[in-house]
Amino acid sequence: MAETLAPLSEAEIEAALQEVPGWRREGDEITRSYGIRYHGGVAMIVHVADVERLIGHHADIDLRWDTIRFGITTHDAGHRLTAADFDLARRIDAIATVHEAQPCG
Ligand SMILES: C[C@H](O)[C@H](O)[C@H]1CNC2=NC(N)=NC(=O)C2=N1
Repeated sequence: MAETLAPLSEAEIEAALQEVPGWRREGDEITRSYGIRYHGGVAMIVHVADVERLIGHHADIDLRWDTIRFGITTHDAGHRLTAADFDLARRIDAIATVHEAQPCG
């Protein structure tokens, strides 16, 4: 786990972003929003939380009537981006597919 908590360099961040199309960098976090109805979003959050507990890495989650937004950074690395953030992003994308969450801007 230690290797995934080393802050990434700018070049590593740019390369990692290519691997998670749909995610945007906002400062030292990566974010993505999906269109999903509120109760569907609740079910998706339960699924995401199970995976987060498994991997020991957690996103900030903003649930609204018809959208859900995830923001990920690594607190233990001083709120910098690490490989753990991109790993969680990939897992959230897979979960979103299961819940038919629609990618949105
Ligand atoms: C002890 C526990 O595993 C650590 O505090 C984990 C929990 N979840 C985490 N989530 C995120 N996003 N960043 C962290 O540094 C982090 N650390």
